[in-house]
Amino acid sequence: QFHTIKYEDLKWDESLGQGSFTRIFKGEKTDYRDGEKHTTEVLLKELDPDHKNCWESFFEAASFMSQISHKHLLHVYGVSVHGDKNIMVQEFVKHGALDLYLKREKSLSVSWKLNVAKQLACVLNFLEEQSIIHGNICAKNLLLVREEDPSQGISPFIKLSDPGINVAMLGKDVIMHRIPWIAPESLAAPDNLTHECDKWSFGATVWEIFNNGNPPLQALNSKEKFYENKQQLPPSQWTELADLIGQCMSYDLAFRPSCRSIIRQLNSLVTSGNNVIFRLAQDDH
Ligand SMILES: N#Cc1ccc(Nc2nc(N)cc(-n3ccc(CO)n3)n2)cc1
Repeated sequence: QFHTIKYEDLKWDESLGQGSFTRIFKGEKTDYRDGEKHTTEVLLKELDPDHKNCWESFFEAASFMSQISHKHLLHVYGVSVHGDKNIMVQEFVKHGALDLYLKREKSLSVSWKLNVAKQLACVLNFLEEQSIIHGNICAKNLLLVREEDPSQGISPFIKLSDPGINVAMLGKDVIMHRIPWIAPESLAAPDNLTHECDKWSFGATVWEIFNNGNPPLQALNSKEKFYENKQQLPPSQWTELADLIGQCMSYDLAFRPSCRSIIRQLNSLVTSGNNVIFRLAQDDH
């Protein structure tokens, strides 16, 4: 399954906030390898004691991350159990969750956004090839390992975090908060997720990335009707982008594109994006 880490080999530093049913802290883990003491900076994700009953699902998420490795998948070192504390020990990702980063950095370029969307499409394709369903794709579960540095030609690098507590374990109210990321068909049957669900969530996440982290659907009441009325998120002015998001977020599973098609369409957005900028630049002169 996964590596168990001794509680006494962990050290807690500052709190970094909380996810649903979890709290996250910066920390350190100590290993003793070939007679030497190594300390590694880690992210400690604690399951709230009052959600102890979700510990299997919590550790299932951890083992999900440990059983496969990919450059865009968060590395999980292991888990630690101490009394009523259940802790997942993750690699510490320097710039944290993407939803907060998007809100903070207001002037991210189109190429930055496309680059990040392509990385997510690649890891989605990998998971599909491994017949693994994530089930909770959203900007909050994307972590920014490296910021871009255009002067050095350095592009951003993201990793997909663990899916957290399985959506089937969550109450109706928590599931409602996952609208519009959760696929409509999963609302009715949260315990039978499919790869198509991840594609729907991918569409909602790309929408987030291009809307600077502004949460889609502010008011809760509109969330109720959103799926009943088969509504779509407000389309981007960039029609090719709006088309891709619309395909991923189609209510008919069969219409959702394959990962290969998603990657192909993103690649053509990159070129059409450049052409638009080139054309605009030409118009200026
Ligand atoms: N200020 C600040 C700051 C906060 C966090 C990190 N690092 C980090 N590393 C991880 N492995 C996971 C996370 N997460 C954050 C939300 C979630 C939800 O799942 N995870 N954050 C770095 C800087």
